[in-house]
Amino acid sequence: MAQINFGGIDENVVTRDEFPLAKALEVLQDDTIAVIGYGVQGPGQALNMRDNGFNVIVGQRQGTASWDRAIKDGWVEGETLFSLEEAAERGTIVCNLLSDAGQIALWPMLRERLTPGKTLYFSHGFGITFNDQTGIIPPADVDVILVAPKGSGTSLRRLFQAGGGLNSSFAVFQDATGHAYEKAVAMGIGVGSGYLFETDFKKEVYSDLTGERGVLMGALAGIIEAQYQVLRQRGHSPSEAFNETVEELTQSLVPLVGENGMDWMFANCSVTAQRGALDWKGRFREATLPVLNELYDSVASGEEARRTIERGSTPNYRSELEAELKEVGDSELWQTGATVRRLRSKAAEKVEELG
Ligand SMILES: NC(=O)C1=CN([C@@H]2O[C@H](COP(=O)(O)OP(=O)(O)OC[C@H]3O[C@@H](n4cnc5c(N)ncnc54)[C@H](O)[C@@H]3O)[C@@H](O)[C@H]2O)C=CC1
Ligand SMILES: CC(=O)[C@](C)(O)C(=O)O
Ligand SMILES: [Mg+2]
Ligand SMILES: [Mg+2]
Repeated sequence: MAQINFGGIDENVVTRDEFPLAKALEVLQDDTIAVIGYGVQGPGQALNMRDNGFNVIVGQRQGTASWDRAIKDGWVEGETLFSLEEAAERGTIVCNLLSDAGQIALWPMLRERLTPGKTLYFSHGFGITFNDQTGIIPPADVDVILVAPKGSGTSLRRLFQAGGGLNSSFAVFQDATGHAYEKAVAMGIGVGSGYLFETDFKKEVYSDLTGERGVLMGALAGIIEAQYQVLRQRGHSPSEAFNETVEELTQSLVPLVGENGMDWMFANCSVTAQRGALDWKGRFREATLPVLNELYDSVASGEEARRTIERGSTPNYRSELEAELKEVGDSELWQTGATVRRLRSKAAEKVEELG
């Protein structure tokens, strides 16, 4: 484990150099890794581990779209693809990659199959941290570990296929065998992480729920809607409002932030833009601070978990979500986006044609 200094503060980080794949394979050579649930993280992690040479099986409900996807991805019924129950039975490392709400209903089944010495693996601190609401209390004689890729399972897979890795956090909640730590790191390497930074279950879930409700998804979507609305109400066309709110953000400026930081993105914009953005940044920070504090409180009090469980446990939770997402997709803003993207791909084809 390396101590790496982040902005002046030392943190424990595991890199692929110090814990190579060969070592991860050795640590888990006698294990059967059962990936339970084939939603978004399930495929990303299972396929990466399979390609990395681990002994992986998948558990999924039959007759679902995810089951069909698993077949398409090359998992073979009765060999590497099983019912949830059978996969949990066969796995020595049981990866609980059901939806966080779905994990509650399946917990009694899973718990029964967690015989002494097995490892229970999560990609979120949710079930364990909010165990007063989830009832997920593992037996004392199993290891309980976490590897949480910091991004979509889709990106985890794409980056892996491109030869890279997505950063993940990892944690040990319970070390029954004395090997939980090395298993967590080995799993982190196996699923295709870039570097692995150490945390605990509670910190992982508090920061993750805040991040996705905040800047990463909720705040991003909300602030985009607000600026688009202002521009439209002040007489700007849909394409102008969209380009100045989303297209330039995703195609030009955020990639520059990712490449070399905020100051680098600023430095590649006009002095006019830099002056204005530096002046307004503080206003936006102050305006959103109370909302973000309210959000963190709502995470820490368990309210966000309560709502996630309540809304995610109804029989029609998926169709309800889809209806809400469709409303977003059908809005003028995102319909404009669809048209702008079509123009973008035409432009990309043209560039290709020009060779
Ligand atoms: N989506 C992502 O990329 C990320 C997810 N995570 C975490 O990974 C875990 C899995 O998340 P996702 O892959 O998004 O899950 P998901 O929401 O796609 O669901 C995974 C699977 O659970 C099954 N499922 C849901 N409810 C069920 C029930 N009641 N009974 C049986 N099966 C049920 C679904 O059919 C699906 O195959 C969660 O803990 C999540 O917080 C962590 C990082 C990113
Ligand atoms: C992709 C990810 O890391 C999220 C946003 O936290 C999630 O999907 O839960
Ligand atoms: Mg996350
Ligand atoms: Mg999350």
